[in-house]
Amino acid sequence: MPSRHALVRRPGPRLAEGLVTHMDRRPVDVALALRQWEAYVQVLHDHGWRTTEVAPADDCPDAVFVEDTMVVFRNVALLARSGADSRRPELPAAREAAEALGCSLNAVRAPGTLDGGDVLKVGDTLYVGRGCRTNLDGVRQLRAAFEPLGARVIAVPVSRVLHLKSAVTALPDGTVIGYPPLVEDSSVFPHFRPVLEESGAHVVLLGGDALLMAASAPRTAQLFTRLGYRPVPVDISEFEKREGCVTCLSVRLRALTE
Ligand SMILES: NC(=O)NCCC[C@H](N)C(=O)O
Repeated sequence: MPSRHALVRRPGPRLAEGLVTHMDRRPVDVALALRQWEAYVQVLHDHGWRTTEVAPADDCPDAVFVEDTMVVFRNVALLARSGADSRRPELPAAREAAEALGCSLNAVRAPGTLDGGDVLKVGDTLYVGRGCRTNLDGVRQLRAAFEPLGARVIAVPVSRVLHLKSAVTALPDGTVIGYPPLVEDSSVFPHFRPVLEESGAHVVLLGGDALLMAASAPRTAQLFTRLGYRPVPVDISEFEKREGCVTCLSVRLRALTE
């Protein structure tokens, strides 16, 4: 049975200084962000997930976006090496947390760069965004780490958004969902369904038919309800202002032996 264990990292006091690339900088309410993060973690718990908190990295404004620190396939964690220098000090504590959970570790090395948010898993297929945070050598190292374990790695160009998973994620049946203006080439995905809102493209599979998604995508939530899913909306407005989405606030470990 798949495990339901997630790594999370609470937002730090410098969240407002977090990077923005494809949007204007708007003020962030750090106290509200903490409450939103707690509500997000509560939703995971309510759906049977255990969580481990990665030690805070309060000097790193973007540390809450813990998904970017690694890619986990089966029980192997590939520690990322962000294309953004300011995010690299987030790594050591994330590494310790993955190790403490019994993951086998590997790491992207220079000159490779890779952010976890660029890797979308659909079954044994890993789509990897080749964009501003993940370079060709990062893609090569992802392939070298996981193809021997049975993964198939497919590189996808990303230029309109920060990460591949800012543009697309996948429903439980493997259908890739995306907001068309932000998807460069939907033909790489065997099954693609357009959604109506940018943040509607981001789902965390909670198990069964439950989909954690941003409260900012109500029309897409209605679409998913019509498809037989159960959307669980969370308000992550303060993280969205720093280009975060529901996926990047956790690393889901579905193949741990517990
Ligand atoms: N996986 C993700 O979508 N991560 C969001 C990271 C946002 C952060 N402000 C950054 O630019 O790195």
